[in-house]
Amino acid sequence: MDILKILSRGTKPNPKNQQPAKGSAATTAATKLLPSAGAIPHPQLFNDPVFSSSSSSRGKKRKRKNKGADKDGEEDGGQNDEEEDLSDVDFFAPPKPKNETVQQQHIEEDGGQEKKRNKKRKVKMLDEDERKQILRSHRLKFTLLSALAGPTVAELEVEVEEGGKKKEEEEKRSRKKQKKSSEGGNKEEEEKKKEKDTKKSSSKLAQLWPQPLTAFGQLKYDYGIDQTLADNITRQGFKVPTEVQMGALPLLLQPGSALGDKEMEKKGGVDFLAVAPTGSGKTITFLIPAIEGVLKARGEVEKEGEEVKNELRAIVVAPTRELASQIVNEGRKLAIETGVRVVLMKRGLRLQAEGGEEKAGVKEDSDSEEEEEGEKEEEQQDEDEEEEEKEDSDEEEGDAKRKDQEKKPLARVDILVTTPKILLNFLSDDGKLTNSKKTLPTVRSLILDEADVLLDPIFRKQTMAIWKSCVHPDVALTCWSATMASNIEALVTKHLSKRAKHFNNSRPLIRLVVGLKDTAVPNVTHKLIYTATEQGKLLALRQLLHPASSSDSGPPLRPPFIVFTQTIDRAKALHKELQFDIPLEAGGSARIAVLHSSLSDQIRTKIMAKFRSGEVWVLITTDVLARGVDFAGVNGVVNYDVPTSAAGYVHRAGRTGRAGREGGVAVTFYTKEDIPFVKSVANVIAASEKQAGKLHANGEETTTVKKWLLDALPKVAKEDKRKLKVRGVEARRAGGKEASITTQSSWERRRENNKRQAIEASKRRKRLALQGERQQGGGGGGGGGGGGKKENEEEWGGLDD
Ligand SMILES: Nc1ncnc2c1ncn2[C@@H]1O[C@H](COP(=O)(O)OP(=O)(O)OP(=O)(O)O)[C@@H](O)[C@H]1O
Repeated sequence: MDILKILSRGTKPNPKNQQPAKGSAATTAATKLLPSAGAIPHPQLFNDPVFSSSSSSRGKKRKRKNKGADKDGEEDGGQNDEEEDLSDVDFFAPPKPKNETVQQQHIEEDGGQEKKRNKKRKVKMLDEDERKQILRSHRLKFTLLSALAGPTVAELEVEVEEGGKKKEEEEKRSRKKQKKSSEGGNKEEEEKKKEKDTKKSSSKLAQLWPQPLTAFGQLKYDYGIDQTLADNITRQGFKVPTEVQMGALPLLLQPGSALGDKEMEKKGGVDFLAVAPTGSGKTITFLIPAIEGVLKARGEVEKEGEEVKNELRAIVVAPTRELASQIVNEGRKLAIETGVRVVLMKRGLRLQAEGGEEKAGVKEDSDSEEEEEGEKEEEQQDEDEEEEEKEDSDEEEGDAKRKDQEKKPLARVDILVTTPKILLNFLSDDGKLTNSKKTLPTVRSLILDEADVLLDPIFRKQTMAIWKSCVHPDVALTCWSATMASNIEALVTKHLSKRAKHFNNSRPLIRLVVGLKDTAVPNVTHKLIYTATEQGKLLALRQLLHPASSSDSGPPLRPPFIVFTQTIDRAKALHKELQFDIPLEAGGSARIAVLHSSLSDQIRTKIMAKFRSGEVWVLITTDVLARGVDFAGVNGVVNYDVPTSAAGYVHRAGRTGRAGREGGVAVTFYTKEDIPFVKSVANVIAASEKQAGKLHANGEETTTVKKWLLDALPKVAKEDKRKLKVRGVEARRAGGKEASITTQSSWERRRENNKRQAIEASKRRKRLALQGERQQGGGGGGGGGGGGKKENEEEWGGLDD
């Protein structure tokens, strides 16, 4: 069904913009390009031609290993290297002939027999020049933020930040000193000190060139991951790893091998920050090492001849329920038949914890209960889920209820996925941060998805409390997002250094940035539309819904798409306004839905399912769906209200163009109220288009934000940025002049409201009269006074509605 054609029906066709007939070559070509076409895309965003720095600077051609690698796959130490021109070589075609040989050889060795755990092979390190070329071509930049010892980056940043002022003062002082000491002894000493300091700083913030993953097959053959896990990855149908997967997987699975540094393995891995575009597959990038970590630990237990049990080893924290459930789904797909349990945190779920009232006795309970309960626990969990759905508020539980809870069996969990608050409720009994009693001693990996928002003041205390509850000295932290402000990086490094001091056990903190930091995904078309007023926005959105009447240029926005508003009230109002805009023959109001945080979990889940299945075409929502949620076939997003930060724009726009899909459109409306704030968004669009322009160097370069517009828009003051992030555009908040969304005049609205209230009052009167009749056995209609009282109550009730 061509949705666009149905939506355009009934509008006067504009010959210029008329859509091509269904099935015509143009339609097919246009729809083929859209994310909703369902084609499996090539997920890599960057693949620049890069030449070896050594070959260009030293006039040498890049050296490449001899294709005839020996049978054991051992390095030949570069002895048989041959020189060749690599200008047209695709380094990333998966897998390279050399690897193919190795893979084939392994398949033969296996004799087609499935092994539970692949034999760990020595990872074949590419030479540095080759690694650099691959990483540069895919725009992967690794930085060592804090080394095994010495100052943390937070300290270094202070040095750098303060450097400007301090440097001046120091220079003044040293000049004075120089004047005073004619011998110059001091000068020499100071210069030496300066040189030492600079060396120290630059060495701590060194760029790294770890081994990249060029094909998923390497996970099995080079990194020896579990056979079933490897099969589950293959089953997903992914052909090539995305950039973040190329960069992060080797480092998280075998940091020592990836970095060619055995010390790293001894230190128990790395702490890791990944900043990679939206839709670039970060979820499986953190789930694969988490699942592999569980399986590896089980392998060790088996070796010791002990019984293998589920043990909470990894926690994934995500800011919204929708995202958390999505991560659980992804995790379960990867964990099929591995025995690893990926579980969504629910109220009433009892985890392995220490401290509080449960103390260490929990573990003893767990052993015996687990044996007895076996599969029953799974059913219990399902019941808990149902119970939780019935409850409609997050209020404190009573003492009796809590005691009941403690009698419950421990949940069998290996990887827990949670929102911050619900886990904190478990850890502290009452959700209060000051009362965080329990700890989670078995956890070895804390994964923060959308880390910048989890460490933002909104969630910071909750996230920190969770981190604090992970008391094992080897807990590794990994942070993931498409955006990461430098203050968040500084916060992470500061707390890691505190923990390192506390546990006397520090690991290196490595940051990976894919592409240009804090920009929107390069394969999305951006449109910034000035609508002047709120009324203008409604008109513009209707034009997008019925594009045949649009005179707009550029690719049309075809459903399914998401519309973002600033507040829940505005989302509801917009939904009400638009619900009859889709013709009945196309499904009518069922095609438009609204989703926000004040709806129950059940309703939210239903709406998500309908949008995913294509039943709903237009989903109106707030920022609750701005981050992480993956709707592969979404053709576009509309920022009905301007996002409240640059990062907000990056994430909202990133709901389309997932996994390299082309044809996604991000439309942003702005009115005169937004002009003071829109520059941040315009800057992101300009930077993203610049990045995309470089990407398609020989294609058409179209820019949404012209230079004159960027120059004309006022710069947003720091304080205004902060306010906007917290409160949004003030005029659009509840009660604000511009808060309502409607095309009706105030007279029409009043009339409609009165009419609605009269109908409701009449219904209530009938209901009460019926009840009265039943109670009095049909006798007596009630006196005037009684009726009056009832009417008063009804009136009050009506207002309350
Ligand atoms: N190598 C791959 N090839 C093709 N598709 C992939 C690959 N890896 C992941 N995907 C798919 O890409 C989509 C986006 O992945 P994911 O949700 O993990 O992105 P993300 O980077 O977490 O995005 P966001 O920043 O918005 O949270 C998913 O549908 C996932 O199945």
